[in-house]
Amino acid sequence: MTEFILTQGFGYGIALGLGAAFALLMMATTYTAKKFLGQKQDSERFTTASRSVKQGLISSCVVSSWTWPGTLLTSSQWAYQYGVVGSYWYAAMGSFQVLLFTLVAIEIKKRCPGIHTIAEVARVRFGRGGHLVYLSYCLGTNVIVSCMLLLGGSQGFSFSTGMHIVAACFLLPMGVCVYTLFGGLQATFLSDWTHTVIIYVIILVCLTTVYGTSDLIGSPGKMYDLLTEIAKESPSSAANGSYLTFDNRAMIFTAWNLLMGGASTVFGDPSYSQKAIAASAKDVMFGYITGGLCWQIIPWGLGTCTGLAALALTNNPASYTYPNALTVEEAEKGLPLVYGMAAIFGKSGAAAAVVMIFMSVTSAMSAELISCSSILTYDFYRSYVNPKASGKQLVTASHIFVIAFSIFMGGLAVVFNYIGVTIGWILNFIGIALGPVLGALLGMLFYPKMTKHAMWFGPTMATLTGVACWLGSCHHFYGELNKDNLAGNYPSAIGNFVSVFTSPLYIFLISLIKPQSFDLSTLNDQFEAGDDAEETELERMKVQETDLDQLNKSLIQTRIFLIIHASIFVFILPLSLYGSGYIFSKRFFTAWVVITIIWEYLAAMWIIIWPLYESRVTLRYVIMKLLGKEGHLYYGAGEVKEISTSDQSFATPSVAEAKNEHHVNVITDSDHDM
Ligand SMILES: NC(N)=O
Repeated sequence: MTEFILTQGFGYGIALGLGAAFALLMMATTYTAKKFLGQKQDSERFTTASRSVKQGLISSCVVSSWTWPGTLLTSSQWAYQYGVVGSYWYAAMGSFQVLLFTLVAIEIKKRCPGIHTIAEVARVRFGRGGHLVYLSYCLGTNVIVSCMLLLGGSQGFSFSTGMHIVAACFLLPMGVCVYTLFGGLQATFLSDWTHTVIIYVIILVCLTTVYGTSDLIGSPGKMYDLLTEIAKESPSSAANGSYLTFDNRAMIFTAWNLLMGGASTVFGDPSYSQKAIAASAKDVMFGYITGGLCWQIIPWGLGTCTGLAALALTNNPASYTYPNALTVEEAEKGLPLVYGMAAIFGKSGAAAAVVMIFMSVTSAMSAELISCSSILTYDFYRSYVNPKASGKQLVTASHIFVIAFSIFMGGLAVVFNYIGVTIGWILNFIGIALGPVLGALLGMLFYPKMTKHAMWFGPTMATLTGVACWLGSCHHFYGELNKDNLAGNYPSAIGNFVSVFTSPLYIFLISLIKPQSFDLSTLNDQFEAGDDAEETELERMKVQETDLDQLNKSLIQTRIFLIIHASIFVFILPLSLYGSGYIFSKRFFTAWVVITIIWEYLAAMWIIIWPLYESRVTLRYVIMKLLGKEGHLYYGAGEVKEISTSDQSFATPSVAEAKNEHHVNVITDSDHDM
């Protein structure tokens, strides 16, 4: 019988106990917001969080929805297999994708802040046919990403605790489903923050212990010596066998596949545009950029401590597999994360790893649930079933879709588990099948000449071309088409490349036949609010003149930032280290570790503290109310102010007095921002 590092009871305890605890916490938060801030769960709030979310919370949501179980498991696995270069490439490629999305997020705020889902733009620009094509890509991405989350989460639980995989597939999304039902997008934002905080705290403890206080390693110098020693006994696949080098060709291909495959998981996944819709216009750029930078250090830092620790301690009795190294199968299951933490902290380390996996699967899953339910509500139900749906009916439909999607995904993840599909396989496949959505999205938002025929045929032809090249190149390189060969580096790289790059080409060529001349500045006029929307919610659906200048500046600043970021992290640093065949010296490795730790601390501080600071007035107000004390909130010159009734200058003013005499607005129900 297989031995597991943790007990089944622990697995069920976390999935059920922690799931229920979070569901209760989020329901209590939603209730508190309703009671003390007067927030009612209208259709706009459920789907868009009333378009008022500030930058700190946007950052933490970007981090949380991009932190999958695969992020944690694969970055550690790559660090274990390839050394320092593994977690670096994972982090650099993933962050580049999500940072690039900032351009789309700003364009959404500039052109169409009134949308509820990104697919609504396709309906307005290309009619029903184009809408259905785009919708298929969005839903396909939703389903495959959710499958990856549940596969990664259920396998992480099952391999570490022996928990039955079917139970894990259904129990993991259950708590998420409950709080998403009660709190909508706003509850997912708040839960994202708590989940992300827990993940950062665990990584910080781990990094500090591995490189500072552990008796087994305790310093970058000792880690360096252990990695050098182990490379002599079982060399890496790098040209020189070292784990302290970037000179690894296989890793470049793997990173390329991650970049191309992941393109659709950001650009096609409606949950990322959902955050842009929810963000206030002035906060969108900073929220996404800081989110991307804070995410980058998660796989980088985690791999650098857990993956390298599992490898360095191979010959130490503290290693769970001592005296053996992890088998290839164990490494591919992502176990270097759990075993690396177990080697450093004992069973509590393995337990912390499973808690992190739980946090990553549930927080990213909540974003998928709400975005899929929004797509089905607005792009299917309101568009084609009940165009006159009231706000109440929209909320009911959203609830039904949240429940249905959770059950469907649990079932699909079970099927994928049984046919033996892995996260890595799906990640390759998703880029080839759905990568063309990138061209479709960019064309729809930035290219006024794009036609409906281009939307019908451009992405679909790109998918077919990509799949044909993937299968053809697999046959060419391996002679036989099977599951393992199809996941090979070369066919995957070719399939991904063709899918992603032929899509804009087809779209451009088809549009040339009879170009549209769509006036993008009129796009926003086409979107309708639910009939239960409040005045401030309606106001936020419009493009504000004052925001336009800011958004145009943001676009330029983002382009400059992206060029600098990609130049440093995707090209100059890794490729010069690759090209030179440099093996890290002890000093260089020490500097590498110090930079990693500093970055991790800064990211954690930003994600933990900034959302609290931004919402300090509302939080203090709610706490005072909970304690039974008096408190009043006012808006003043764009800023929320807290004013006590004993403050004579504002003593119990009427709304009109407050507005006229003090130039402030008494806060109304929907004015309470997060
Ligand atoms: N979200 C990713 N690519 O780990």
